[in-house]
Amino acid sequence: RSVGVIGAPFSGGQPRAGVERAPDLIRAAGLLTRLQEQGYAVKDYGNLQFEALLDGLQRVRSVGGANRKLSEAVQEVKRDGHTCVMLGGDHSLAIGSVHGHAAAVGDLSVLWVDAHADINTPLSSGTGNIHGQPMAYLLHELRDQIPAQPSFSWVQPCVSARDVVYIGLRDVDPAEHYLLKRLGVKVFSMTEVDQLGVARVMEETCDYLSDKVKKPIHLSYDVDAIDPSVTPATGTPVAGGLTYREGVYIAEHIAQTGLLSAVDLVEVNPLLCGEAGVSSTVSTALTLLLACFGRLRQG
Ligand SMILES: N[C@](CCCC[B-](O)(O)O)(CCN1CCCCC1)C(=O)O
Ligand SMILES: [Mn+2]
Ligand SMILES: [Mn+2]
Repeated sequence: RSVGVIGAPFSGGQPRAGVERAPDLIRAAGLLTRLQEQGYAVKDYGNLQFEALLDGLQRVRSVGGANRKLSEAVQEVKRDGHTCVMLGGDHSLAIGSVHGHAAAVGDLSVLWVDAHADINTPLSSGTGNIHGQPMAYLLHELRDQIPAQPSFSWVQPCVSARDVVYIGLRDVDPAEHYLLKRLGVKVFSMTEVDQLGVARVMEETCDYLSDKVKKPIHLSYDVDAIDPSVTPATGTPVAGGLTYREGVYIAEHIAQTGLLSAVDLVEVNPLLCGEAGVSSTVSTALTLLLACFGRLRQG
């Protein structure tokens, strides 16, 4: 039972500065010590050093370069035998995190917990922000929808649509909805969370993911999946999110599968609200991560 922590202080997938500060804030909240107290050997691989962000049309080059570095770092953590924790940074970092994880372990399942589907292609995105596109780069089924871009030639799609489950969706763009339907991706939007309850959602998620062969799980947790009343310090807040308890339950349930192989915790931005909101967001992020590694509310 060992964990490797990578800090990825990168904001280039979206326009709001501040998200690059989150790795050190989450460490300062006690992540490493608390994981050790939970019985894990913990190795901190430190923060990746990224080049200065390029602007405008060159931005894609920054995102490609950052994710290439991240992919190599995640591969190293997995080769060293740890469960990988990637502290973002914005969600474009899932490109490198999932790519590197798959390069190390082969076929994997992806559980994407998020208010958003993050499956816009470069051509369907209304904003051009790459934090809304990572899933499109990762899916085999969308490889012909991704035009060649500078610093992205290293990215090979590595996930099959049937191995993806979404939980928490409540702000999905029309093009994204079309792609999710066409690819038949398993989605538990907030409607399903309301209808079924989080326990049934997790039961169905785990049945669905282990229906064929049990694969290592990559959990990509966007803090904006949680309701903004709990986690306001984030770039694209959307009302009607997961409660603190639902968010923790999801992590507790994934922990008990014993299949968690890598987790991303992204989109915490401390510059977007006051001190109380930052503190609530960071402590919730910490609690979600500790729940991923076996912390139970029952003690
Ligand atoms: N789908 C959006 C939001 C992406 C959020 C990224 B995440 O999940 O990592 O935080 C655009 C959202 N949409 C834009 C038009 C107005 C309504 C919201 C996009 O920019 O692609
Ligand atoms: Mn989101
Ligand atoms: Mn996201």
